[in-house]
Amino acid sequence: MDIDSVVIASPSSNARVFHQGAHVEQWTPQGQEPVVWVSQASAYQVGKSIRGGIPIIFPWFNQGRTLGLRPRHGFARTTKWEYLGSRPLPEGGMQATWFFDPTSAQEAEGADLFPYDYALHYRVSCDEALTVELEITNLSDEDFECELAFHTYLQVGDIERTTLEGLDGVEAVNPFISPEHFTQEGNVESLTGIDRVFFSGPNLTVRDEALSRNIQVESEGATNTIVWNPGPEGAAGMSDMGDDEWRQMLCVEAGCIYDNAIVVEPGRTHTLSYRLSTTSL
Ligand SMILES: O=P(O)(O)OC[C@H]1O[C@@H](O)[C@H](O)[C@@H](O)[C@@H]1O
Repeated sequence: MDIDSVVIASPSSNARVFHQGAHVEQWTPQGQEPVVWVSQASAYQVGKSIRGGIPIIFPWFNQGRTLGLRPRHGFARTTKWEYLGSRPLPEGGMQATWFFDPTSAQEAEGADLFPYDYALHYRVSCDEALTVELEITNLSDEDFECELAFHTYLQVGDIERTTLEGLDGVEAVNPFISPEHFTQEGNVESLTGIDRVFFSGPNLTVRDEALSRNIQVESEGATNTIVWNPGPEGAAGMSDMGDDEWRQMLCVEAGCIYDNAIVVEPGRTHTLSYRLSTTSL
């Protein structure tokens, strides 16, 4: 393993976080299967994103709004962040923090495409829930526009026995199939091979029949939910995912992407937060 990590341990759950990308790699509540999934085939290499966990997507999503931007999903997830330390929380649990600014990204491919002064602060808190919070502060003297997301990989027992509850009536688009927007009707029941963007941040439940649990996803500061599973064909095309692993994962991402990119004014901060917790079925 070429990259370093820390473990955040509390009595009710623990997480492992790599300094490259400030990347939460797994999160496991005591006595449960992991909730945050990571591929057995993931590379842990300098400059390559871990396949799983919670990649931080910034300052553009996928290839960006203008398309063709590299690296895919921005440079924050493959660049080392500064670890500022861990502390116990007054109400119980543990919290660790990281920092990232243009100095961190000096050598990064694509950093020249985002020529602003900014600071990112990231907090990861573990107790009976996992909470991650990202603050983006504009230190330039002009507005900037950026996309951002938590590209969270969730572990499920069987994707074909998993449903998403809480997106009924939300506007959606399948951007790689058609530009037409539509309204989601009812629960999302067919998740194999899905790549769908919803126009509302995630506040939903992943109902997992095989593991007999619900995962609650709550977010603030997001205007999109992105739901992705590569299916068998997508997984076969990825060197860092096993051929059958698509069955055990589902990305439920919170972000502000494409036309929902945020504009941050000078001196202002935008905060994106995401919380995971579980209940038994
Ligand atoms: O392989 P990457 O760069 O981590 O991206 C994985 C997926 O990320 C998702 O967020 C996108 O919607 C998919 O289109 C993309 O394939």
